[in-house]
Amino acid sequence: MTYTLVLLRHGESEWNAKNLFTGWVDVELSDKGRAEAVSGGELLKAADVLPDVVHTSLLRRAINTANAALNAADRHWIQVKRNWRLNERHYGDLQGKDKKQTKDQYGDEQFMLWRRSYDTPPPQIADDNPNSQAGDLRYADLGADMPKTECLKDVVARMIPYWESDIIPDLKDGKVVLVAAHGNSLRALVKHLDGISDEDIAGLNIPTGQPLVYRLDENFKPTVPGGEYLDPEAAKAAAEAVANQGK
Ligand SMILES: O=C(O)[C@@H](CO)OP(=O)(O)O
Repeated sequence: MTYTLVLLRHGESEWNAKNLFTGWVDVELSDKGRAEAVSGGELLKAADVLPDVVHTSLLRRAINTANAALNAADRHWIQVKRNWRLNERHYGDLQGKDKKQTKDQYGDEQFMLWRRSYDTPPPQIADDNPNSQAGDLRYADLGADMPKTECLKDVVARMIPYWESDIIPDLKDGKVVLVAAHGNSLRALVKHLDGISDEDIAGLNIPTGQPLVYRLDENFKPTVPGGEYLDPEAAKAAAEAVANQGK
C-alpha cells in the first residue's frame, strides 16, 4: 500500500516575473503562470494522477493555480481545504523589494543567506509598511503566530503541524492529495519528507507549475527519494531559472 501526494508550486506570479521578493503579499498569477497551471493539470490527467482533495494556502496565486490545474484535469469538483500554514515564507522587510537590487546593495553572501539559509530570517517588516499583512482579515485569528519575517526553519515549524493534523489523515483515508502552495513552503515539506539536512536544503529549488508526485510508504516516507516530476526535463529547467533569480 502506498499513499499518493502531489505537490504543485503555483505558476509564475506577476512579482516572480518582475523579480520582486513576494512572501505573503497576495499577488496574482501572470499570463504565463496561468498557462503553467493549466499545463500542470493536463500532466496530472495524462498520468492519471487524479486528486481527491486539495490543500492550498490563503494566497490567490496558489488558489488560482489549483483551480486552473484541477479544471484542466476535470477534478474542479473535489474537496478544498485552505490554511495559512501553507503560505509562502514571510519575507519580512524584503517583501516588495527587487531581488537584483537587494543583491547589489547587500552583496551575494547576505542575499543568499536571506534567500536560502535555513535559519537566518530577513529583517522584520514594520506594520505600516504597505507590504505588511498586519490587519489583514484572513489572518485575524493568528494572534502571536502572525509572523513579521520567517526563515525556512520557522516555515517548517508552522507547516509540519498542518501536515500531521490535516494532510496525513486525508492520505490515510486513501485520498490522492494535492498540495498547491509555494516555493519555500513546499521546500519545508520536501525537507521533512526526504530528511534533507539544514545545509543541503539551500540547494533545492522548486519549479513553478510542475506537479511533483510522491508515493509514500506506511510511515509516510517517500518510496522514491525526491519524488517524481511528471515532466522531469521541464522541471529541471524551471528549477534552474528559480535558482538564478537575482543574477
Ligand atoms: O519571493 C518569494 O516569495 C520567493 C518565491 O517566489 O522567492 P525566493 O525563490 O527568492 O525565495
